[in-house]
Amino acid sequence: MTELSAAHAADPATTLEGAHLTTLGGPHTVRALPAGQLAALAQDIRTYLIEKVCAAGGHLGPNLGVVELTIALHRVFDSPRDAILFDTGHQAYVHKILTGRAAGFDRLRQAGGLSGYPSRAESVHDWCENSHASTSLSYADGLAKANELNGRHNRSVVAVIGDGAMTGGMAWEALNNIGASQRPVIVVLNDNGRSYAPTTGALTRHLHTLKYPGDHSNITDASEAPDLFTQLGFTYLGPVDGHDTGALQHVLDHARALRRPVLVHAVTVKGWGFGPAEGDEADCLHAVGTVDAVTGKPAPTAGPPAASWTSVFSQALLELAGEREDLVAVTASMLRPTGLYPMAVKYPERVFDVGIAEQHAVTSAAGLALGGLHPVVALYSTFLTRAADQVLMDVALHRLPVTFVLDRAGVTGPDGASHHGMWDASLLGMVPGLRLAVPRDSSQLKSLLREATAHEAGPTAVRFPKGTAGPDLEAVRRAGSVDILSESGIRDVLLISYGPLAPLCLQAASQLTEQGIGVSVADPRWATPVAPELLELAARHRLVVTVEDNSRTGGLGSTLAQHLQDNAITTPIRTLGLPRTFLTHGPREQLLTDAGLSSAQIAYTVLRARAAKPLEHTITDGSPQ
Ligand SMILES: Cc1ncc(C[n+]2csc(CCOP(=O)(O)OP(=O)(O)O)c2C)c(N)n1
Ligand SMILES: CC(=O)[C@@H](O)[C@H](O)COP(=O)(O)O
Ligand SMILES: [Mg+2]
Repeated sequence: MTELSAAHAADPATTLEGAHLTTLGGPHTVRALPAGQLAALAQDIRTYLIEKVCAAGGHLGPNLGVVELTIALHRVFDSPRDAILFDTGHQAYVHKILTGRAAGFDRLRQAGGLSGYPSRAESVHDWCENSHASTSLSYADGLAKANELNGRHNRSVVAVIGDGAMTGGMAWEALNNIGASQRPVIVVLNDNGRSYAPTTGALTRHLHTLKYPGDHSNITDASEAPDLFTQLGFTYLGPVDGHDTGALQHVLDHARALRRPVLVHAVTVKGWGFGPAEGDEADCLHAVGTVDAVTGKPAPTAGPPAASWTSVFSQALLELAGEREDLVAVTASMLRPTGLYPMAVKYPERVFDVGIAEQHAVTSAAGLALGGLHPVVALYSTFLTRAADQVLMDVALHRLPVTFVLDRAGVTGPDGASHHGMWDASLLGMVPGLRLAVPRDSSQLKSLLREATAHEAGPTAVRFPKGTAGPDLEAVRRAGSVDILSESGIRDVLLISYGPLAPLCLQAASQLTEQGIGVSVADPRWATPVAPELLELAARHRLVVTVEDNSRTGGLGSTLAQHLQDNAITTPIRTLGLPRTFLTHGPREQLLTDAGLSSAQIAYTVLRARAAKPLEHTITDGSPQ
């Protein structure tokens, strides 16, 4: 341990000459450092990352893998004059430390704290905030064109993309354009051999054929054997040791000078420098909650951990797969996060991981259905929107029996704006022939998944949030497919709860009942198509209020409102849901409350609606009153 790191052991923020990572002035400080101090800087950053991310939670493995790479990038390129883009953005913590934001890591991904992704509100050094993978090369292509048109001829555009993100189709669309354009874009492929799990496929096999050219001094020569990238118009430089700052600088300097498309192939280790991450077979501690900074493990819980929605789905699917040989599953590089792992272990030939390629996943599932199988496509809700056309035209237009299982639907929390699953119900509500189920608890998830996979006349979808499913909520009776969770003899107010917000609606109902207002709570279970029994219930009440963990705009409530109108049901309706805005990062419960989705605010909406006087419909002829 250097004397510097010894100081670090005392105070993890202590670094060079007593300076603190928290007082690093910015990239110019990094560029001014003597080369001999870079190893110590890397070590200090690594120690700091382990301490802070284990305490706050976040993306530990990916960021430990890019410490030297990010230092080299900021020593060679002059950010923000040169643009350094991070694909997916989950590996930008070192970039944030080197651009003056180390102090923010105590509140990483917390309300009002540092975002877990690049954020233009935080820094001029941050360019793209979207945490959806495979976009950086397209941004880079556009930025390079803008530099050319604006006469900014000596600027560099650098995109850092992981080998996982490189399996996404957009990346190849961009490579095709950049290679043809011969504009000076530098693609840094951060090849750690993994997405969550080890990356597979032809690209991975190709990357493994590219061998180290001995020392790095001659690496600046384009590789002799024309390879995939050179044939696309790039100069390929690599592979280079992604933990050797000097070698990286040497190659990046050369890439910068070439002023043409270059692909630098950096080979790194995900979780480098932290044993529990390097050795984690599952995903190298890709994303952690609060964990021990020595073992990398979460604190032991008193009893068995509460069942997560994902684990309930995982078990239910495994049972269904045991009953039906035609059931297959598709994931876009998220086998474990979406709960498909147990099925992949038991029925490996029936689970397909297509890489970070949601568009391909959906249309490949359509092919599986054309072939007589019933595919379950398991995605995070936020990534479904990338495959909107495929859902609509490749699946629904053909009325194919594909079941979409959308985890992390609704407000997710710490991952912020591009991870909240708040548009899927608006999107799917428009898809002709698609049936959308919104389970309120574990028991409903199991039964609705069974119903969805039994439906062969067209596509189905089941959505549920991040986190643990609450206790099962018994219905007092069922009307058609609609569960009545509580019923008042006075047909005054009908609260319609879509999915996991049922407990909030029941609490609101009891608050209102104490005030002598008759409130019934209904759970449609199947949000679309709208059940006739739900329309009948609405017709028999004086006010309907819908509550959903999805955007209000085009959401389930507005779909119901349209059906009331179409059926000449004049019961007033209020729709509660998420606002038409990008929600920041923070705790799920807090963000729901901020959006007006709490029992008190639901009750308040009812009281206000009941007190509202009908507007006097005075038609004026426009003359001044
Ligand atoms: C479109 C999309 N699908 C899925 C994800 C979920 N996801 C986040 S990071 C990740 C793995 C990325 O692997 P890689 O690009 O190799 O980066 P690494 O974590 O290895 O540094 C995935 C699948 C995402 N962010 N975007
Ligand atoms: C960057 C990315 O898309 C994933 O790593 C995501 O952050 C994981 O989210 P969960 O932690 O909810 O699985
Ligand atoms: Mg990777």
